[in-house]
Amino acid sequence: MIVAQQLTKRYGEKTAVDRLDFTVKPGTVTGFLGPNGAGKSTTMRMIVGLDAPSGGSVVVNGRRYAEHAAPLQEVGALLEAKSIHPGRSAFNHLNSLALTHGIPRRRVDEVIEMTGIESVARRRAGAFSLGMGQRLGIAAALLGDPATIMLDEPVNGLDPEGVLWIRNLLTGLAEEGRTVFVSSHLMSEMALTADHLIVVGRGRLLADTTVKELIRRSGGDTVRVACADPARLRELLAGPGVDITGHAGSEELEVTGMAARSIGFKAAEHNIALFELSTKGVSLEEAFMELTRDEVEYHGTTHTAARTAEPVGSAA
Ligand SMILES: Nc1ncnc2c1ncn2[C@@H]1O[C@H](COP(=O)(O)OP(=O)(O)OP(=O)(O)O)[C@@H](O)[C@H]1O
Repeated sequence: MIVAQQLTKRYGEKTAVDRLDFTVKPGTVTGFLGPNGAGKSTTMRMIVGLDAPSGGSVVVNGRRYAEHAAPLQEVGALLEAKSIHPGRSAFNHLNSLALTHGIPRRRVDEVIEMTGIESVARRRAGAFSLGMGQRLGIAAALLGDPATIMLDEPVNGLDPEGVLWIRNLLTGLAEEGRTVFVSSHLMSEMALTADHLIVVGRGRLLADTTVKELIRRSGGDTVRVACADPARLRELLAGPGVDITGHAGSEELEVTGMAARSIGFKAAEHNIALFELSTKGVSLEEAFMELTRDEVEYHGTTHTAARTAEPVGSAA
């Protein structure tokens, strides 16, 4: 379990992490989302004591990382995949970590097998592809068989097979009752892997909720209905928690707070012919964009030509 209370990090004038309160619980995969520069890596670095908070605190299983007698066996982290001596083999890297942390040699073989790097384990890590480097970083994170696993962008550089492998690994670790905290910019992947989400923007907490709830709040449970008697159906569906919009003279209604199935039954019960009954699909990506729209620090444009260039087709 990871608990942050009023966690704050300032770099000079810049507040990278701004009074964050959140809890990452065991037994589920918690996604850590936010636009570039939102403060995710800084938060993760503070969790494992690589950065000191300017204010507030963060503890893992009740203690600050440095206060644990065997931190590697408490929290396994992948922060910077390539922070490995380039001349050292993957095996030697893991073995030296194991030796200095009292971890048995057989665990090194186990994590090499778990992460699928057997065939390259004796090669120097400097020659590893991005994906292999990620796998080695994950092997190191799992080495101490920790109850808490924290991975910063683990799918970065992985091929589709690797992405699927990570998804199964993370959900498997959570099913074993571990605390799994993972950042990613790949929303479609997060939607498949994470149950819970912590979303930050400009260092502040924007949401601490489930994937389902975040999508629902973005209108993901809106049902569009077109029927023969919208005024009557509106009366029939009205109730606590149900929100209905529609224009006078239109056959269409938009209903939130009631499942399409219940709406269909209600209409059938009162012999109202339906022409359309569809649930509006909102992806996690759309929900995330809506939530963080005002919090994006680095905006891009889609202009590709230099602004001073002559309009296409103009005479030279
Ligand atoms: N050592 C540092 N010195 C000064 N500013 C820093 C330092 N580390 C991070 N920052 C700033 O703090 C803010 C948060 O950065 P951080 O890397 O934690 O964001 P992030 O959410 O991980 O971003 P990304 O998704 O791009 O990895 C950024 O504005 C960044 O420029």
